[in-house]
Amino acid sequence: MFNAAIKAVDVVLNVSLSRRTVLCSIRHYCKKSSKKLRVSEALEGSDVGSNITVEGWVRSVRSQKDHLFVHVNDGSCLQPLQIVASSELNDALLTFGSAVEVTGCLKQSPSRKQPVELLADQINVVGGCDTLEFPFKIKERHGLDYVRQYPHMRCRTNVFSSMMRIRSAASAAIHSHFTERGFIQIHTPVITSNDCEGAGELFQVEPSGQTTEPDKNFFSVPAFLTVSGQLHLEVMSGAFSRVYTFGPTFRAENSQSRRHLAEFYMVEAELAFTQSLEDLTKVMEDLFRSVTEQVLDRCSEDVDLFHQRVSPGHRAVVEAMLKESFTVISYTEAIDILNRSSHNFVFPTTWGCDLQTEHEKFLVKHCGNLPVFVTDYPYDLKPFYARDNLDHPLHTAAAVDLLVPGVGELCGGSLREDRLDLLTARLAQAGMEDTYDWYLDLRRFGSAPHGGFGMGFERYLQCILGVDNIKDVIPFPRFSHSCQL
Ligand SMILES: NC(=O)C[C@H](N)C(=O)O
Repeated sequence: MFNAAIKAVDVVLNVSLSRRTVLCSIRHYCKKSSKKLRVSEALEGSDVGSNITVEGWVRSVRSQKDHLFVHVNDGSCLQPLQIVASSELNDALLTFGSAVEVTGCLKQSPSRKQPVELLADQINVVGGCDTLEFPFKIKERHGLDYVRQYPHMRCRTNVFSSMMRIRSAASAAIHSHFTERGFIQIHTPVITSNDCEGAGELFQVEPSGQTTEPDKNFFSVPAFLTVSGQLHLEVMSGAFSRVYTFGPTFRAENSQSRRHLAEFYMVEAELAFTQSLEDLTKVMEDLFRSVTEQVLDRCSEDVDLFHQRVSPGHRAVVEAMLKESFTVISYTEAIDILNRSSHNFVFPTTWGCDLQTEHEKFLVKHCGNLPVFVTDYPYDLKPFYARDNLDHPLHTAAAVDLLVPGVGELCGGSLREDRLDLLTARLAQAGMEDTYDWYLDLRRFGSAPHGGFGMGFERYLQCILGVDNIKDVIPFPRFSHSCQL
C-alpha cells in the first residue's frame, strides 16, 4: 500500500513544479496513523499532513496520462474532495455514482479550485454503480422536474442534497430560535380526535383490515391524523406560557398543486398573555428573520447554489425581506387594493370572500414584493377558535396571515377566543359543544388571553430559496395519487 503511495507521488511529481513542492513533502511529513474524516472536515484543512480515510460517492472521474482525479462527496457539504491517485489505482468499478473508501495523505492543493486534496494510496470500491442504468449522468445538470421522478435517488444530486442540508439547518435554527426565547417544545400528537381547522380535510386512522363500525373502532371514537397541533398547544400554553411544536401535519386536500402537500411540516407557537395581533406579528416576523439569517449564515454555499442556479435573482428578494420591516394591512384594505386594481383575477373579490393565491401574490407585489401581514379577516371565514373583534364595525376576527413573495400565505394565526360565553355560543351554533368541552375548560380555569400561529415549513423553504414546487423541498412528497416509497 505504501509503495502505491510512493508511485502515486512519483507520477505526479512530473506534472508541475508547484505540485512537486507540495507532493515531495508526502514522504517526510505525512503522519502515518489514519483517521476517518467527513469530506467537510477534510476540506477544513486542519488535517493537512495527516493520513486520512474518507468514504463517499464518486461525483466525477478524470483520467489523465499517469494519474487519476476523482471527486468524492459524502453529503456533508456541497464541495467534493479531490482525490489524486496513480492511474494504477484505476478500476473498472470506479465510476460515477460508485461508493468508495479512500485512504491517503491530505495535502494543500496547488489549484485554487479546492483548498486540499487527498493523495490516495488506496481506493476501495465498496459498491459499484452501473452508469448506464443510473438515472443521473456525469456532468449533466438535471432539472428539478427530472430528478423528482427518482425519489429514492434524488438525494445524490447536488441541488437536492443542498436542499436537504438547508432543510436540516433551518429545522435546527427553528429549535434554537424558540429555545433561546424561553419557549418549551411540545410533542403534540399525530393522532387526534379533533378537526382543529374545521375544514373536514382529515385522514381517518384505523388499523388496516378492521371494521369501520363506530363501536368497534380501535380508539372508540373517530381518530384522525392531525391537521394542526394548535389546540394541544393551547392546553400547554395554559401552563408554560410560551410553547411551540414542529412536526408533520396532514391535510386530505385533493390537490396536486405546487403549493400543497398531503403531509407537510408545520412550526406552531402559542403564547399566553398575548393581547393584540401586533404582539403576535412581532413574534412571527422575529421567527422569519432569525431563522433566515441563521440559514444564510450556516449554509451559504448551499443557498448560493439555489440563488445562482435554481432561482437567479432571488437573493435580492431575500435580502430585501430581511432589510425592510413587514407591511401590515387589514383584510378590508386588502380587498380595497384588489378592487381598485385593473388586474383580471380569476376569482373576483368582494368583502367577505376568501383570498385566493392570485390575490395573495398580487398583494405581495403591491407592497413592493415584500412580506405583508393581512389582519382582521371576516369572522365567518375563520374557524371557531378565532377571537371575535366585537368593537369592529364589520364583523371580523382577530386573525392574521403572513403573505410572502413567490408563495402567498406562509403563516396563519389568531388571537384565540378566550371569553367563555362567546366561545360556548359559537361551538353550540356548530353543534360541537360536547366535543370541545375540554377546550371550554381552558377558559373556565385560569384562562389568559392568548394567541398563536403556524408557519408551513416547506413554504418557508420555497420562500427563501425561490423554489416553485413544494414537492422539491421535502424528502418524500405525499399528495393525492402519490405515495411512492
Ligand atoms: N397554530 C396555528 O395557529 C395554525 C393554524 N391552526 C393552522 O393550521 O393554520
